[in-house]
Amino acid sequence: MMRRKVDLFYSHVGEHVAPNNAAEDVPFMSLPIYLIGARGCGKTTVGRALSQALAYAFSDTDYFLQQTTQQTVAGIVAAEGWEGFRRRETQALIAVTAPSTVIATGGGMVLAEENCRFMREHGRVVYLKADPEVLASRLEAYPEEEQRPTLTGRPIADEMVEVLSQRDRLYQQAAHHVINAMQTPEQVVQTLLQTLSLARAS
Ligand SMILES: Nc1ncnc2c1ncn2[C@@H]1O[C@H](COP(=O)(O)OP(=O)(O)OP(=O)(O)O)[C@@H](O)[C@H]1O
Ligand SMILES: O=C(O)C1=C[C@@H](O)[C@@H](O)[C@H](O)C1
Ligand SMILES: [Mg+2]
Repeated sequence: MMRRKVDLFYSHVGEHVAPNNAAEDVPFMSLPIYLIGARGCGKTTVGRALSQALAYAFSDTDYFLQQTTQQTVAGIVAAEGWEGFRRRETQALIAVTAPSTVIATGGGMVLAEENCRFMREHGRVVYLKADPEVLASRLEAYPEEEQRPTLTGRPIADEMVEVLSQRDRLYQQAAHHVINAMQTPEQVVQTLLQTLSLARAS
C-alpha cells in the first residue's frame, strides 16, 4: 500500500529513489500537507485530526521510522547518533510523501536544507508555531522520552528556548503558512482548514 502511494511520486531504480513528480504535476487539491514545528507544537495530534477532516491519509515520519526500524527514536540515536537519525529522517520524508496525505514531520526536519526544499517542491508546508513556554508545559506533562530524547542535555524549558532560538527562522523560511498552535487542537484544525482553502481559492 505504502509502495503504491509512493510510486505516484517516485520511480524506483534499484535502491535509488528518484523524484519524477514534483508539486506542479499534482492537482493543488491533492498536494501533501507537511506540518513542521518544534516538539510539542501538535504536528501529530493536529495532523491526524486534519487528515480526518480532509479525508486524507495520515503519515508521521517519527512513527514511520519507529515502525520500519522497530526501534524508538532514543534507540536509533543510541545506536547511530543524531547524524544517523537525521539521515533516516530524510529517507522517511521521501517514503511517506504521497498525494492527499497529511504528513507530521519530526521537529528537526528543517535542519537539513534538502528536506525543506523537498517539502516546498512537493506540497504545502505549514508551521505550527508556539511559544517555548507553551511547548515546555506540554512536554513536561507528557515527556515521552523514548520518542524525544534530550537534544541539549538541559531541562525541557531551557531546551525549548534554545531550540526555538536556533530553529524558528528555519521553520518560518520553510513554511508556506504559519499557524498559531497555541489554540485548542480543534481550533488549530479549523484555522488550518481556512488557511488551506483560502490558498486553494487564490
Ligand atoms: N493544541 C494543543 N493544545 C494542547 N495540547 C496539545 C496541543 N497539541 C498537542 N498537544 C499535546 O502536546 C503533546 C505533544 O503533541 P504532539 O505529539 O502532537 O506534538 P508533535 O509536534 O508531534 O511533537 P514531536 O515533534 O515530538 O513529534 C501531546 O501530549 C498533545 O496531547
Ligand atoms: O526536535 C527534534 O529534533 C526531534 C523531534 C521529534 O519529533 C523526533 O523527530 C526526535 O525526537 C527529534
Ligand atoms: Mg509528532
